[in-house]
Amino acid sequence: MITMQNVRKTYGNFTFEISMELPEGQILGLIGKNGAGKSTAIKLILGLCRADEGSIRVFGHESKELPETLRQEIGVSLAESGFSGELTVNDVKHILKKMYYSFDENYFIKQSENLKLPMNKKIKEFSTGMKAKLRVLTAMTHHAKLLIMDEPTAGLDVEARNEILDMLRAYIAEDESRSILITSHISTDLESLCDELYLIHDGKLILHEGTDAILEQYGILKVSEEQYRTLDQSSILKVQKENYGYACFTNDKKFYQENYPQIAVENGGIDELILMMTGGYR
Ligand SMILES: Nc1ncnc2c1ncn2[C@@H]1O[C@H](COP(=O)(O)OP(=O)(O)OP(=O)(O)O)[C@@H](O)[C@H]1O
Repeated sequence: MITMQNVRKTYGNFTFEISMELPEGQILGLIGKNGAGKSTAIKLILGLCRADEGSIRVFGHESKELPETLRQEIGVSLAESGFSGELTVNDVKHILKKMYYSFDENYFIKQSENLKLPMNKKIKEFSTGMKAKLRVLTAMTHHAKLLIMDEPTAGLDVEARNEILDMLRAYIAEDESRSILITSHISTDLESLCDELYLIHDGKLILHEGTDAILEQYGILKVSEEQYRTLDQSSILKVQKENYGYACFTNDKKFYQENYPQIAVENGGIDELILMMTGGYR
């Protein structure tokens, strides 16, 4: 669905340099701290900015030269975009009908009802959660093969986040050839949704891993100075000095649980992954 090969984009002293791939039928999460380059990746894929080097292909075509018929197969929800606050959901429905050949009016109306989005109220009178739901809905109602979602759940409470995540899950379940690229700051959203995660730091890819593998195999060893000196470090990715000794981030916690039963091993979630991989030293 999407291939980025040796892509480079420079803004002043920030350089984005990444290769990544989103295969058909997958949900891929882009994670990283503020300013890591997540939105830059999305803008490059959508052809909203131009790469200095490398190739970006969407549905097998250079992203800048994507034919209109294939553009119609993409649904986008960008954080800073949206419809004018003066419009109503009913107005948005008419706009989408003109924009997309495959706009599904019945689905739009039904989902608006499910999401409790009033058809005739101006968007400027919507809550943050209602606006976010509308943004996600407008990306989905032409049954695109590829959804690109930049922070769709940012600023929402748990209930609204779950509604959006459920919509995305249902969307994929309806047609297994569909794919989603999503960025989020909220790790629990990504843990429960994504097949694969790409961790970006300062414009560079520092980890690409399956979500299940992260949850099952990654962990943090808490070791004293003495334990650290004799520890087999072949599966340690990052080490951080702590007041008790060292926190060691591993991608093979089972190895350490079996061979060092005296060492405390904690599960490594995605938050720990981001913190350790972008903050620890080694
Ligand atoms: N149009 C632009 N002109 C100059 N610099 C830019 C531009 N767009 C992005 N940048 C820079 O690129 C870097 C990455 O920004 P980007 O928005 O991709 O990060 P992000 O990971 O999406 O961050 P956040 O989570 O805060 O949205 C930042 O240093 C930003 O200042």
